[in-house]
Amino acid sequence: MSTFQLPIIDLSKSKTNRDELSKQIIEALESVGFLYIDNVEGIDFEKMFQCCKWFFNQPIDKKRKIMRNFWNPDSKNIYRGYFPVVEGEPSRKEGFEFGRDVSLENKSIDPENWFYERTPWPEEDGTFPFKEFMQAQYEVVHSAAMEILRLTAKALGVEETAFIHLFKENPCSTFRMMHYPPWDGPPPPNARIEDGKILTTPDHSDSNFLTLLCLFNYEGLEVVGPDGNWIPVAPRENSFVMNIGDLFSRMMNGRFKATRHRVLDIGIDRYSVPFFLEPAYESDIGVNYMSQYIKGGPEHIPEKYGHYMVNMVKYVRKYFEYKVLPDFENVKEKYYGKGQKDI
Ligand SMILES: O=C(O)CCC(=O)C(=O)O
Ligand SMILES: [Fe+2]
Repeated sequence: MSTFQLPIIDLSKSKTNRDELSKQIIEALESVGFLYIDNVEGIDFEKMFQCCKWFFNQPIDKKRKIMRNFWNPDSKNIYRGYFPVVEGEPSRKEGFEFGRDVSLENKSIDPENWFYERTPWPEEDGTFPFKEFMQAQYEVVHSAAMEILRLTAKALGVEETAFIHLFKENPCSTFRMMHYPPWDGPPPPNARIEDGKILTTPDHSDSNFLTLLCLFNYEGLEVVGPDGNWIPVAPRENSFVMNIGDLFSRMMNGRFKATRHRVLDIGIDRYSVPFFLEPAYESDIGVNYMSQYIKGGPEHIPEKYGHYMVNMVKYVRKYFEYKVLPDFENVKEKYYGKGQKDI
């Protein structure tokens, strides 16, 4: 088995060692595409772990109330909320997903655009502030991501705000709490096995812009290393694992790597919490940041993030969580007009 140490970025040095830190970040994004982010101010991994335990230990009736409409027709939520373990799916996990609630007064957002659906939160009895704490952590991780993107832009010699404007107004980012339960007994014959290892999340790259993943103390994550072999990612105390997704890689003309990764069954309950950074629905993601470096490089073909997602969900459908979303035709027609060509 290869041993490979992911690069480590100490975010507490962002004020004092800005130049050095920004160089370290782009070196990591150009090579392995995965790195550790230490010392995110305001993050409380221990409490987040308690939140995972609290949520996933709730009785199924409570979870059913906030389950997506696909699994519970009594629910109104189709995008945010709880999704159950689906036996026989290659991806074996239950999860709770939430976003930042947009203001109901915000007239620029159509109430029917379910990218901006308000999160249905689990009932609380007042003894454990689940919603309040997780919403606050969302803002902490969002701010850390913005700082990382300012540093990234700095190292490229472009305006520090080059990337962050995509997330300024109403980002669609998702915070996803996940629980991978072990099988009761040996895994069934249809479990996904690769290289003799049982998987709970198959080989994939993320589709979004950038991911900050909280691994707690769990092993199981493997990434494709620079030599093309799978390498295990050791959990690191008080640290996030960061990687970039297809979208950022595409906007950088492949200069930054959207590295493939997978999750192995570790035989015990496993929890993880990725924060998927996503632009606003209206943000133009057709910009190619490398155009300025490459002569005759890629043209700027404006494309809204929402449209990219619509196509990703409709045609790529990587994950069962997305496969169950209703047909996007209506959304597309509504936002882009009739006869819009798929990109
Ligand atoms: O649970 C993990 O360690 C990684 C999960 C993951 O890759 C994903 O949800 O995209
Ligand atoms: Fe992933």
